[in-house]
Amino acid sequence: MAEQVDAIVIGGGQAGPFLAVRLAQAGMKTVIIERSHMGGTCVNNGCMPTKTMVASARVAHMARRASEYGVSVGGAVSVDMKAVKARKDKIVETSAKGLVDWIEGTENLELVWETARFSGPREITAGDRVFAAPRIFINTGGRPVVPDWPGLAGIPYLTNESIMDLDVLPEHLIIVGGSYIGLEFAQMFARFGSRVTVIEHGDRLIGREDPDVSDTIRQVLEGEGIAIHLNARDIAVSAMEGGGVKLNANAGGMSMTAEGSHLLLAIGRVPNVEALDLPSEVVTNERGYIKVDDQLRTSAEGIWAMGDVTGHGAFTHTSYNDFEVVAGNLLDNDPRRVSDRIDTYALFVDPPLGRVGMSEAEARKSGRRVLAGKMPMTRVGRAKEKGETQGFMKVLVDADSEQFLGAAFLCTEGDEIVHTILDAMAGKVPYTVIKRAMHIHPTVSELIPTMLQELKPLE
Ligand SMILES: Cc1cc2nc3c(=O)[nH]c(=O)nc-3n(C[C@H](O)[C@H](O)[C@H](O)COP(=O)(O)OP(=O)(O)OC[C@H]3O[C@@H](n4cnc5c(N)ncnc54)[C@H](O)[C@@H]3O)c2cc1C
Ligand SMILES: NC(=O)c1ccc[n+]([C@@H]2O[C@H](COP(=O)([O-])OP(=O)(O)OC[C@H]3O[C@@H](n4cnc5c(N)ncnc54)[C@H](O)[C@@H]3O)[C@@H](O)[C@H]2O)c1
Repeated sequence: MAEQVDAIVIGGGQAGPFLAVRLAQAGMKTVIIERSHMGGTCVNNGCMPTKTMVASARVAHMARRASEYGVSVGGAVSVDMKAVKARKDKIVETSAKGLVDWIEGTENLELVWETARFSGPREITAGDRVFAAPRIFINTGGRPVVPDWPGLAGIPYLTNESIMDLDVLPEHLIIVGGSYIGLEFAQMFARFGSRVTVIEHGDRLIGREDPDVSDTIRQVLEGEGIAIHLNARDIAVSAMEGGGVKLNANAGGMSMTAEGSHLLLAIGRVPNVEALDLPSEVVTNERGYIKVDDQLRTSAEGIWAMGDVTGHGAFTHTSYNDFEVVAGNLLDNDPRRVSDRIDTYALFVDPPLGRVGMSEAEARKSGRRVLAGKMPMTRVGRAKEKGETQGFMKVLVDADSEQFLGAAFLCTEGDEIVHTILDAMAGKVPYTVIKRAMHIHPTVSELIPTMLQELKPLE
């Protein structure tokens, strides 16, 4: 006999736990089912551990640059990977435990550690328990793509999950994929002291961004000694005698070989849907993502999906916003929509890239009359004072409505500064208001009004 409850949440990612607590607090008997680690990718092998390790890597980098600032650190800088991992593990474990404690301390809410699957249209089996509910919420996230390259099955390789267990410094880390995951790990491990090679299929790094962004990031990474191969095809891998991995490919029409101690796959992600045994009423697209409407309802009555498994967003803040959209509609009489949100994200290389709204390519394609402003960091006093003049700031404005269309801040503190434009866009504040605002001296943001005074039509 199925245990009858009011709501079932499948997956403890960045939407499920928060929704489960809200549903339980609203008086609904709720079950949340998680198969491995509470907090999902973000907490356990995504944002939080990577940004913790990025912080360690930046300290090593700045220590090596110490003499540029007139500071002596005495001797060569070295990195203790066991200590880096221990620091990361502590932060991750505290966060995951905090979530578990919060859930377990919430009345009306039960946490079940199992893999969940549909055993009926409104029925979920989790181990030896069966639950039935009129409302089911799927928050099962995604996992790394593992390709079928010749030789891969026979060799050890790393993903963003298994690299979290590494407590030694790779002598030479080969990374396939030059986008968000690949580039953050590339710079991090180069700064830890590894030799790093990035192999990317596209004709530039992080191909969703404008070419000036890709090119500047490439210059930064190459400047730190990272080897980059673009236009890679026909990858094949094999184990080397005595350990390590040999990778052969065609890169830009030339055959190439890289011999590394470790291989990291960072070529994209796929949704976790197979284990769910989804009922036929829940429609997925050709890539397996669960189709949802603007309020995150699936095609089946009483079943919602949130986070990466929907294919909308693929960031922690989009998954959390999905929770807010569902909670708003179900519990708060607030008709929030996914389409209300403005696209925004950051790439946490150093200097970081903060992005909001349209890229320059998208703005051109939109057919609007566009005004653009761009400022190299070599013109920004605060960047000079900090010794961090790599990168630029770029804004795009609709010439007719005077509304911001988008921005890219590839600069020191770019991941924070971008919120100036994001919040102006959220408030529908015309650029002319920000142009006249007095900003604090000396900050990077103080140059935003100056940049807005120098806008030119996009040619
Ligand atoms: C290396 C890396 C770095 C990242 N850095 C950032 C960043 O800096 N900023 C950012 O915004 N985003 C970042 N992301 C993306 C971010 O981690 C994800 O977008 C976010 O975690 C999505 O959360 P989610 O709620 O969809 O699901 P997930 O966090 O993926 O969680 C899904 C959960 O469901 C569980 N589950 C799956 N199937 C079942 C089942 N059948 N039964 C029970 N449980 C199940 C899983 O065990 C998992 O715990 C990063 C991702 C990676 C890989
Ligand atoms: N800072 C952040 O917010 C952050 C950080 C990491 C990850 N993420 C999330 O994780 C998602 C996945 O990131 P990702 O970098 O794995 O995927 P991605 O889809 O962004 O990029 C994959 C890259 O691998 C390349 N590629 C694909 N097949 C290849 C092949 N056979 N050989 C060589 N290159 C190949 C692609 O051209 C692309 O550049 C992102 O979309 C993002 O949402 C976010």
